[in-house]
Amino acid sequence: MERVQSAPLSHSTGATMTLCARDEGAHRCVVASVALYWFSLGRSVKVVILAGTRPEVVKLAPVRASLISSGVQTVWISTEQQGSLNAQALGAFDIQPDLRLDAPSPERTLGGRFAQIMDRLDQAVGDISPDLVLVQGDTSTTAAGAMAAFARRVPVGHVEAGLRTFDLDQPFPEEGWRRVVGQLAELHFAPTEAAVRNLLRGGVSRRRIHLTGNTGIDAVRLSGARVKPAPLADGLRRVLVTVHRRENWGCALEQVLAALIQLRDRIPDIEIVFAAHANPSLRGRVDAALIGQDRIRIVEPLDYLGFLSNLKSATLVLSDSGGVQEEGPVLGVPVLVLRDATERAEAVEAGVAKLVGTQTDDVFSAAFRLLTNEPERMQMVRAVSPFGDGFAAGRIADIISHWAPSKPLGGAQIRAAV
Ligand SMILES: CC(=O)N[C@H]1[C@@H](OP(=O)(O)OP(=O)(O)OC[C@H]2O[C@@H](n3ccc(=O)[nH]c3=O)[C@H](O)[C@@H]2O)O[C@H](CO)[C@@H](O)[C@@H]1O
Repeated sequence: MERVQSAPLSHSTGATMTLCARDEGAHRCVVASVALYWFSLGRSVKVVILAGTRPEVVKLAPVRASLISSGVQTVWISTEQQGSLNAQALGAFDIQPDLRLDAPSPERTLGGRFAQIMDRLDQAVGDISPDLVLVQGDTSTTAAGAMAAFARRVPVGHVEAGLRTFDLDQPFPEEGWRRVVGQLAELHFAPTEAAVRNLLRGGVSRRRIHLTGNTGIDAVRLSGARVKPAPLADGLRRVLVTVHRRENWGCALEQVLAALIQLRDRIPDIEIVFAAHANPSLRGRVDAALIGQDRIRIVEPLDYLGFLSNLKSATLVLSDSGGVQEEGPVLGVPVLVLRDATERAEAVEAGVAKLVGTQTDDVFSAAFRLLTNEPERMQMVRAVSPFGDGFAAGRIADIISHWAPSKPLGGAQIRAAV
């Protein structure tokens, strides 16, 4: 009998299996299909869930819950890419990461921070030896995680796959990061038909793409009854605002802030609530322009439920956030998108969001129209959910729990010689 190879299948069980091939005259025995056998024994898949920013936590929390319900072993790794916002979101979903990596240094460049995250993830993925690394969206954590897993020959699952503007500058660096992950992932969980088409257009094989819906809608659905509309100040209508995208950090932010002041001046029954981002490059400019302004309130980054409460009671939301473009429609709040391009065109096509850019006049006139013409605003007040039905996480967990990897389990090098 020729001994071919013995290899550890998983660090989680420490089990080993020997593959053998016999070639003794008429007797030939081949023992193969290791993965199939292993799964038939009921071994569960071990999945690393990777998150480091607020939106990743919001969108992966429902996936984690569904995976655990499906009997999948999960290991949550936090890269701490966004220290305080990440912690706030983890608290909202009562998640304690299984592993917290050292935060990337704030004084490093984008590339330097990326390299730090990737280096730490390389180590972690090597130590944990998962069957799958699950990443979400398009942050530095997402792309560094996918690259670290790929380099370790561990399959990657991409939640919210296929979003594209087809403009590498919008948003920067996210459009680049998600394209990279689109090339490396084995499982692509696309939120919408448009995302499926984008992946196909990018050369991804149809059999690797799964249309699931966006898990951010699951997070809203699961928060359901706990989200009460936040009370309005003195009966004033609320205009909620968030701005944080890198391409809006400079002049664009100043333009938007000027539009907010004009709106406040021209419309006496509104209060503008600016939900600040933790990023210090933004905060100084926002404070300088808005502190002390009547009927304009800057609030610290809100916890997830607090933010949804404010959104639910808003008459209008102005935002450059990806998540807010998804949450506004499902809560029936019109969204003015403070960007020149969006990868979430579904809401614009459904007539519940408008792309207005960041020029003062454009932002002012779009918001002014909706705030002074109620029939026009009401046309945008339809609680529709072009991004999913709120049951995406269950679909993703179902696919993963029945998935047979095409690559070796746990990154182990197993070759069946016959
Ligand atoms: C334009 C873009 O590229 N956006 C990407 C960015 O997220 P995105 O632009 O959505 O990031 P944000 O920081 O705006 O996070 C949005 C989330 O934070 C919540 N919130 C917001 C304000 C607040 O004070 N408190 C609070 O909890 C919102 O309810 C929402 O769930 O990374 C996400 C995760 O990979 C991707 O899905 C998005 O595509």
